[in-house]
Amino acid sequence: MEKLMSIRDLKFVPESYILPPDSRPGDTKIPFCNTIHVLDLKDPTNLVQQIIEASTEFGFFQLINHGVEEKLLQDVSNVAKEFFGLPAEDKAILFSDDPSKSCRLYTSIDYMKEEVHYWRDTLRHSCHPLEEHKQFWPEKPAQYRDGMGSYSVEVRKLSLYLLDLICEGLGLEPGYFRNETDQLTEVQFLAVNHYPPCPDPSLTLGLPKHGDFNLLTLLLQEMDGLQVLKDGQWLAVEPLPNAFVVNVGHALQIISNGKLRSAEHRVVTNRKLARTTITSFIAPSYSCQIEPARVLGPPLYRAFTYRDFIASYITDTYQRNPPLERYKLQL
Ligand SMILES: O=C(O)CCC(=O)C(=O)O
Ligand SMILES: [Fe+2]
Repeated sequence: MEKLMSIRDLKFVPESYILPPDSRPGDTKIPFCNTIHVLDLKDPTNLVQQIIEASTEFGFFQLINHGVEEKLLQDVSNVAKEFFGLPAEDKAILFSDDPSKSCRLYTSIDYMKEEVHYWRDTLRHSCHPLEEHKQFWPEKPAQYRDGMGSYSVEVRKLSLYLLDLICEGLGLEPGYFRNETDQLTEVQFLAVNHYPPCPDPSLTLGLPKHGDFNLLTLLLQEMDGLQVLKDGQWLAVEPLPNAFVVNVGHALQIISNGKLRSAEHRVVTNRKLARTTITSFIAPSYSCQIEPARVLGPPLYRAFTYRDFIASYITDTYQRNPPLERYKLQL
């Protein structure tokens, strides 16, 4: 608990947060990338094609006019910031080292096991179905449960709509991602991330280079810090007012038989300002079988259960192995 960044207010970078030289972001300023597609959900012209193009090329796109009310976005951003501003004793109630908890506050990624720590705290909780999980969410700030509850429902609806468009664009049978029996989208969780100001952003990261292991991720950000890796170059994702940053996860890369890209990304820290983001992850249930859609040609990956994938993802990440490599088939 005493390791939470949001209660420490560090004026220097402790040794255990300094990355090895080859993973440090350094001092080079990375400009905003103006080629990451900004898609307007109200403009149906070539929308499906554009989503597929963006997801193939970058694995990332931004979404505007998505139908989630601006007021709700502002309310949840505020409540997220208020949560991290609460006194330590309020946060202590939710702090836990046990990753199986439905709702928990923790710092970095796996503080006890990792060699270097990351400059972030996260409140992570399951969301779907809402009534099963909401009772475990923070009681403070008072608006947290209702605000995040409405937000998670809206973001889930939007994510499933995007998956329908992706389904159409890939030429899969309608409802491929909604088929209740194969549980591809059964799980949703939110991560509320807080990256406090860091005295030397050149030495640290808020999150290291990683790909998301789920199906589809929607991120709400008000401030810069997110960078995407493309062709060996880091590209900075510009915060656009009230937009969502959408990215393809590993499970969707596999289902699309490698057509859509689960791009690696990272978070850099800021010297002066704290950054708070809200990420919604749509994911399969643990028992769900993940495999390339049959209509997408000879499979490039073998089938596996999502539970096995999460276990191997964690091992591979610690050993710095690309997590999809072991599932590739030799053609
Ligand atoms: O906070 C961000 O900008 C990105 C968070 C992220 O990549 C994640 O939670 O997987
Ligand atoms: Fe991520």
